[in-house]
Amino acid sequence: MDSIVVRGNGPLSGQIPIAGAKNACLALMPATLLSDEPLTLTNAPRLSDIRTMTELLASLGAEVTALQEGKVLATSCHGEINPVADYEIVRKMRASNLVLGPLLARLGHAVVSLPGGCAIGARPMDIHVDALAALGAEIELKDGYLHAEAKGGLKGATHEMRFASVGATENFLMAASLAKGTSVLKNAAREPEIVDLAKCLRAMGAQIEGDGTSEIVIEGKDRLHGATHPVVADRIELGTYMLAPAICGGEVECLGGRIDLLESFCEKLDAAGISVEQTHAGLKVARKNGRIRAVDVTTEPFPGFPTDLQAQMMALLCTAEGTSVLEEKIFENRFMHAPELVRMGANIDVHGGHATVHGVEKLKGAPVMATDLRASVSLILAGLAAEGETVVSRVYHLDRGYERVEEKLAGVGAHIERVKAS
Ligand SMILES: CC(=O)N[C@H]1[C@@H](OP(=O)(O)OP(=O)(O)OC[C@H]2O[C@@H](n3ccc(=O)[nH]c3=O)[C@H](O)[C@@H]2O)O[C@H](CO)[C@@H](O)[C@@H]1O
Ligand SMILES: C=C(OP(=O)(O)O)C(=O)O
Repeated sequence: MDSIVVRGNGPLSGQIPIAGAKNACLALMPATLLSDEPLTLTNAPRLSDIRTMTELLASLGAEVTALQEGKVLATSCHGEINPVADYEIVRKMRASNLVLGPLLARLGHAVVSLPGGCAIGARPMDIHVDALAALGAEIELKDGYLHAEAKGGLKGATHEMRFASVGATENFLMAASLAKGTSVLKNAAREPEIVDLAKCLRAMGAQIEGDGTSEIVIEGKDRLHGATHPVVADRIELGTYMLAPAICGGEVECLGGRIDLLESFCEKLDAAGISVEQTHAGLKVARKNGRIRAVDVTTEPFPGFPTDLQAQMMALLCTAEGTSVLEEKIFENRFMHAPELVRMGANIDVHGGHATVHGVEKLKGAPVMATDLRASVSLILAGLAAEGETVVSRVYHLDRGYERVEEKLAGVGAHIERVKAS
């Protein structure tokens, strides 16, 4: 298994290109199941999660071309479709559940393995099931698989979700796009990745209004056609790289970055003493002299502070002046990076959904272990702020969501390298 070696850094300077969003692309790719014409996604990121979705779609009968220079991913589903998403692939990645809605809409039936829990929480599927049941699907769990059937096809309906689940909103949007009649989703998730999916579905001929708000109206169509769609910038990769100059000092411009993707995060950076400026090319982030100021952070659905940036923000706050409280409200087990940061000299107490971070002057390099995707990158960021060498092992988690992380950070002057497993 590869590891990443980071040495404590001085100021960074330069530009970092931001890739297309993993979480948008993972929802956009299953949309290919809704049409027999090709769907071309430009600006698709090169990540192991995208390869897993490619494998899953191929197992269902879609053709997915390899990523090309220029980052194009073309998918097509014109032949026979296999309705069964097998456990062996689904277990590798939670987002595999995003084929449930499209398969059901296109075929009237689907058998999709339950993804199971993951390190950050139990992550059940009840909200997805309720949303698709509202469109007329009968869904039961047998042998670890969700067996879904819509006799006579899906029918438009009004449904209110008990929580604004991102994945359930995406499954509902795709399913309702091919249902008969009008559907209204209340308490819908508002994340930029939902807006991106709705944009792509509209380009495929779907009629959708209200995406980006908590009420989405979808007029079902008999068929959707092919389209070409550029994947939105990855706001989590963006926020992660914005934290690099915040931690090390200096000035870095994140190319393709937009403040509207990360407003609540930018407000917290401002409160911590980091300046963020929207430029023509992206977001320029600079840290002035002096220590970071402590800030409290609560994770919430968009437009709140993203849970996917909580670990990275904790890495910043470890060396802040004063005490910060981070509250995690989305996932029940998302502080696994805290004990690893403590190994580097951080002072953190975790109680249930709260982590209290007492800022220390300096972190010290140590061997640490990545437990999940965002935890991995938080340890790399902490390593940039530490004296000496930090070795982050188990970086396969990192490769799920960050392409060329060591190249991108080294490009702005970070002391970082990947050590390949022998
Ligand atoms: C591929 C992808 O886009 N992943 C993102 C997506 O995950 P995902 O779509 O899985 O996240 P959800 O919004 O569905 O989950 C949020 C919360 O709702 C709970 N829940 C969800 C569905 C359900 O049927 N029942 C239920 O109880 C989950 O356990 C979790 O506690 O949004 C999360 C929240 O912003 C992000 O952290 C993930 O990076
Ligand atoms: C939790 C994440 O992803 P997933 O939903 O695919 O597990 C993430 O991207 O931080």
